[in-house]
Amino acid sequence: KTISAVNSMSYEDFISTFGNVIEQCSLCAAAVWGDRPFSDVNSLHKSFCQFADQLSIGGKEGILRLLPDLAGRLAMSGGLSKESTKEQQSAGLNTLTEQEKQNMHHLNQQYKQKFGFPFVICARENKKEAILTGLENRLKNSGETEAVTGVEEVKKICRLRLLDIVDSSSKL
Ligand SMILES: NC(=O)NC1=NC(=O)NC1=O
Repeated sequence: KTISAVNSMSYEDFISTFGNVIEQCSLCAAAVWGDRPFSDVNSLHKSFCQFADQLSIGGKEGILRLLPDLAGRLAMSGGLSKESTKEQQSAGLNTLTEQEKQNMHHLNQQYKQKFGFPFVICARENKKEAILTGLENRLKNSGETEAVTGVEEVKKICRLRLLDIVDSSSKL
């Protein structure tokens, strides 16, 4: 879509188009619609980032809780959104060995136990080795650090999902 097509969308169309650029957070899209007109995809992304940034830590944790685990039960059962399915496949998470699956599951459980929200990383920017290393390293961080770090990853996921929808060359 061109950015001018985006700018002339009703909020219903905008929400149905962008409601999952932040996983299961159609509220973000519903709020961002009010910032139109957007000059290009970067300013649209900036609005999503600003919405996420102004959330309390609790709100940031809420966004993270809506993301599915990497190589989790939902992924194994084919229950992911189409976006998450594509992203997790691109990181090679659908070709894990039994040992890697066990390891990932154990670390994900430990992470959730400690922080109360899942480990989140932009899967399209990382292969499975980097994901496992990130999970091991970030487990040592504080809850506040991880809430912020996780949202930074959500912003990266959001940008790539926006680029799948909006022509990056189109400008107002
Ligand atoms: N827990 C996660 O990080 N999940 C995900 N990251 C992505 O890039 N796609 C996901 O589903």
